[in-house]
Order: sequence, then structure tokens, then C-alpha cells
Amino acid sequence: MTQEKWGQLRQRLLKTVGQNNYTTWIEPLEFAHLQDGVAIFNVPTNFMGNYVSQNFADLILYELNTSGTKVQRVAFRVAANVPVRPAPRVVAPETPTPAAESTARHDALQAAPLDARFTFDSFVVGKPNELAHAAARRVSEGGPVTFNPLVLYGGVGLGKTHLMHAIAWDLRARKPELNVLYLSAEQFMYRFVQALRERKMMDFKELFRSVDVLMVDDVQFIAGKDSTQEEFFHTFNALVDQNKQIIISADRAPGEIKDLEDRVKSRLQCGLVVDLHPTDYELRLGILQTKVQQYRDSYPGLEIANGVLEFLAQRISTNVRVLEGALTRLFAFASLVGREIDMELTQDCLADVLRASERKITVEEIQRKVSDYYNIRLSDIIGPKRLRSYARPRQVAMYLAKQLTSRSLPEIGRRFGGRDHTTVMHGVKRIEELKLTDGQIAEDVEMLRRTLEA
Ligand SMILES: Nc1ncnc2c1ncn2[C@@H]1O[C@H](COP(=O)(O)OP(=O)(O)OP(=O)(O)O)[C@@H](O)[C@H]1O
Repeated sequence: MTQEKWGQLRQRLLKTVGQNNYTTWIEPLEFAHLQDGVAIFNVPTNFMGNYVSQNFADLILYELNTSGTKVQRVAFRVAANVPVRPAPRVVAPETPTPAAESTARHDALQAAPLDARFTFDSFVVGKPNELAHAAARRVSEGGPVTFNPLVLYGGVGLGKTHLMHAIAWDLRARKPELNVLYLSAEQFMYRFVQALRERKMMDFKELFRSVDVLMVDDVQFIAGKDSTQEEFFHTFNALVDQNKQIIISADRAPGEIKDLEDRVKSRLQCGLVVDLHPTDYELRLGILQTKVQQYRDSYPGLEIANGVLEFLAQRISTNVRVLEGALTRLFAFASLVGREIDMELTQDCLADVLRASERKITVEEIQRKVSDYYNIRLSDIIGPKRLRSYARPRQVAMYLAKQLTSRSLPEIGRRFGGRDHTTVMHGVKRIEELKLTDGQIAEDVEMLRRTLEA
């Protein structure tokens, strides 16, 4: 079907549904394409898609087929670039027309916009985020609900929002018929308070319970806000009862969110809780390389000297937002002054960022913490003894020194009683392998990392 044909068809629909309905529901529809007998239309919001689907889909299908276009089904999906129309003014609020009433409801449930850059394609996967990524991918397939809710948690700027948006984009593409609602916990509270104030609690409940996939970002925000928590709890239960997928993000594990009611905590812990770990050197480097590829389009011809990305990955903190900000600044600066991005330019341009993110953890501190943890003496970690009960903690300490400090392998070796850098490399590799096969080691390393970074 062509756009022109859709234009003619809309005129026929106008006659059938009347001007009011037409302006509110039909006109904003944008014909996207016809594929395998499904006519796909872009709509500005999920709510609109749902409403049109329930009320006008049969009519549209009928009109399409009688005009000679063979279509088995129509589907509506939310596209990022379809403008949201302002709600038509309700002239007589006491007796709103059905269309106007629905539009007002639709405004009350406006989903937060999705960031077009936050897709699975642009998400770089590494050890620290691979589990979270895999879980997000699974949910985005929209198959039967196997874990509910999916809780993604982790520190600032580690990609929680990015993953949630990626799930939403994917679901919209794969299952346009699903009503996917993404919003922050703050927006949830805002809508709730607004519904209370405007005495529209029934609408609020009905609308939240009508979604197929609910995604609430930064749930820690509702901690300590009693009535919002209560409403969230009921919404949550109602959706889980209907087997609707819920995806939640938080800045820490549900059990550790202060002032979050126990019943909410325990509900959140019922599904799959996955942790986005702080980025490690390899992931940071991977992210930088990917971003550089993206920047090349905007800054053609700009060169980066060898070693600059490695330097940034080593020196800038675990927060990906800070890493991205640094790179953006570097590119903008280099293109302004028309120079290659070399070490000198990097140091000049990012002096403040580099100072702020200087790592505070020292190799000595790591050695102390590790010896305390394994209950051995500091001298045994540094000393020459090869006993397994010393060698393994020593390797753990070397591994942590590599991950958490900017020291090179030879520098680390020197601090471990003058060992060679190949010994350190071997130790680091050994722990990397053991982390995958030995749950106890993985837990030890994680505990130590947390106490060191606290
Ligand atoms: N693995 C990754 N690959 C590519 N980009 C990433 C990755 N992780 C994070 N980012 C980018 O880092 C920035 C911050 O990520 P995001 O907003 O998702 O963090 P967050 O965990 O939600 O943080 P906050 O708690 O501050 O909301 C975004 O621009 C995101 O695209």
C-alpha cells in the first residue's frame, strides 16, 4: 500500500468515525509498511496504539481490504519520531466527549520517551554486565514470562537505563501489539499523586493494570514514600497475577534499599535479580572503541594516537557516563583546535576529569584487606612462600590490584616482593578462570572488591 492510498482511505474513515474521532485517533496514525499481511502503523504512544487497536482496528482492516489491499491484521507500534499531538481542548469539561475523555486519560499515562541511542546494538557487553545483558535480551524476546520481575541493579552510570530502553525498543519492534510502558519511579509517583488530586484513581488503576509490560526505572526513589509504595505494590501484584512482565531497575540490591517496605522488597526479590558490576578495564576500552566508531561520522578525519583509549580506560572511573563525557569533550576540543588526539591533548583537555577520577585504592590497601579476609599475615601475601593457602590469596590480591588500580603489571610485581610481571599476569589469569568455575573464589573476589570500593 502507498502513502497516497492510505491518504484516500483516511478520508473514507473520516466519514465513518466522525470528525472528532478522526482528529484524535485516525489522523495521527502514520502508515509505516505492509509486511507478511500485517499493516503496521506508527503511533505516538502506547495508549493511543491500544485504544485504536481496540476501537478502530476492525474498521481499518475492513477499509483496507475493500480498497483492494490484502491485509490479515493491523498492528500499531510506537515510533520515536511520531509527534505527540496536544490534547484537544475539552470545551465542556462536565460532559466530555468519549474521544476527549480518552485523550485526557492518555495524557495521564504518557510513557517516558525512549532514548533512540539506547539499543542493544549500541550496548557493549563485557564480563561485568553479561548476565544483566543476557537477562534483558531474554525478556525482550517477549516469550512466556519465566521470571517476574526482572530486577537490574547497579551503581551510577553502569547502563541500567540503557538496557531498559533497549528492551522496550526490541519489544516494540518484535511485538508491536504489546502495550509496553516505561517510566521512572518518580514519574509513577507523580502520576499517582496527580490521580489522587484529580480524583481519578480508578482511571489510574485501570490504565496501569492494562499494560502488558511495565518497566519502572530507579525504584529506590519510592523508598520512604508510603502511599506510593502501597500503590506500587498493588499495581505490581495485579500485573504479576495476570502474568504480565515487570522490569525494575534500582541503584542497589532490593534488600539493601533503605525505607523500602519489606513486602515490596520481597516481591522484587521473587524474580531474577541481576547486578551490573562496575566496569572493568576491558569493558571500558570496548565502550570507548565503540563510541569512537560512532564519532567518526560526526568528525571525519580526526585521528586518535595509539594508547590514548587505553590510557582513558585505565584512568577514568567505572561510570560510563563520565567516560562518554570525556570522549565527547576530547573530540570537540580536538576538532576545534584542528589537532590529532594525542596524549598531550588528552592530558590538557581532561585534566580535571583525570584528577577527579584518580583511583584512591592502593596495592598496599588491597594486600591488607586480602590478608585480613583470608586470615593470613601480610608478610605471607608479599613473601616467597608457595603454599596454596598463601598462593591463592596472593593471586586474588594481584587480580584486584590489576582491576582496581592503574598500576602496570611490573609495578604490581614489585609491590609483591619483587615478582616478575609474568607471575602477576599468570595470577590474574588464574583468578579470571577460577571466577568462572569456582563459586567460592567468585564470591571472595566480589566481597573484597565491594569492601575496597566502599
Ligand atoms: N555497556 C555499555 N555500552 C555502551 N554504553 C553504555 C554501557 N553502559 C552504559 N552506557 C552508557 O552510559 C551512559 C549511562 O548509562 P545509563 O543512563 O543507562 O546508566 P544508569 O545505570 O541508568 O545510571 P543512573 O543510575 O545514573 O540512572 C549512557 O549514555 C549509556 O548509553
